[in-house]
Amino acid sequence: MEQDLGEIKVGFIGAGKMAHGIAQGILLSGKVCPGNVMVSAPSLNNLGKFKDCGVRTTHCNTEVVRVSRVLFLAVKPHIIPSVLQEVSAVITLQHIIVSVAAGVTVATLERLLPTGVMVLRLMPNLPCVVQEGALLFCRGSQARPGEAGLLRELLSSCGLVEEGRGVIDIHTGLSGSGVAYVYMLAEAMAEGAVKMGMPSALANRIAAQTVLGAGRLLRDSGQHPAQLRTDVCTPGGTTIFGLHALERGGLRAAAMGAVEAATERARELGGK
Ligand SMILES: NC(=O)C1=CN([C@@H]2O[C@H](COP(=O)(O)OP(=O)(O)OC[C@H]3O[C@@H](n4cnc5c(N)ncnc54)[C@H](O)[C@@H]3O)[C@@H](O)[C@H]2O)C=CC1
Ligand SMILES: O=C(O)[C@@H]1CCC=N1
Repeated sequence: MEQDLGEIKVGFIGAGKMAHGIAQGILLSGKVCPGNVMVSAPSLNNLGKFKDCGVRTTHCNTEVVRVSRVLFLAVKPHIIPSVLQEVSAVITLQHIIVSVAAGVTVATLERLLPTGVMVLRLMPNLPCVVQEGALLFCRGSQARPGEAGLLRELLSSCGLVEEGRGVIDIHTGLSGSGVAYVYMLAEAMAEGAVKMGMPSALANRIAAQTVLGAGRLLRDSGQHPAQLRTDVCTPGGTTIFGLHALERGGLRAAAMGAVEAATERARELGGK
């Protein structure tokens, strides 16, 4: 059910790539105006791009907490404890804390925050910035379905938003990090085209469109990837020769291993 976000105030501690991606998505939804968003970071470096979209900026983390109802923690995982130590005194039971830090568990966040504070853990990915993210969140012990609904509403223009229990580190390995695997594949395919004589800029444009088109068809058709792959293969044609080369190179095992390794790293970051 759609919630009225009214004059809800949204804050970000950390002004990096992920804060920017989520803030862009929230602003593009039109449900929150830029003047109701505030971002903090220690240096001016990253704040400029927020100022450019009318978002309020500060160097003071406690100021962001004071003016926000929903507070995104968008600093690197190892900074979370010191940031929470710094701002805990001004966090109230009205705040909704949303951490995007890889690996950092809800239990850790609840331990570092005052008792009873509502916490959600969110794992977004970089394509939020073009409203095509894949986001998954889970709720802490104090966050109710209402807070989950509010978060969904805020993120409604960031892309696909799912709620899941016990799978957020796996989602990190699959999708938070997975975006980079796709970029590596796109880069390697373009390099193959350059090797075969295509100009680099053209190869990169075509690789990007190939990834985009394949992804959209996969999502929008609802078909299994194996079915779509089969649809591209003419018997004795070009694709099966290309796929055979990928099989010889161990693409599937490498991709499965990448999701496994990144998931394990997320668990390790969370002390699990
Ligand atoms: N980059 C990505 O694709 C994704 C990142 N994440 C998570 O998002 C979080 C942020 O990552 P990025 O945006 O990539 O990092 P980033 O390095 O681009 O941004 C970090 C920001 O934190 C600020 N910062 C550092 N110390 C601070 C402090 N004491 N108080 C306030 N701000 C401080 C920095 O100035 C910078 O603006 C990480 O925890 C990461 O695990 C999650 C999903 C995807
Ligand atoms: O590499 C990382 O740790 C972060 C989390 C997922 C994507 N980037």
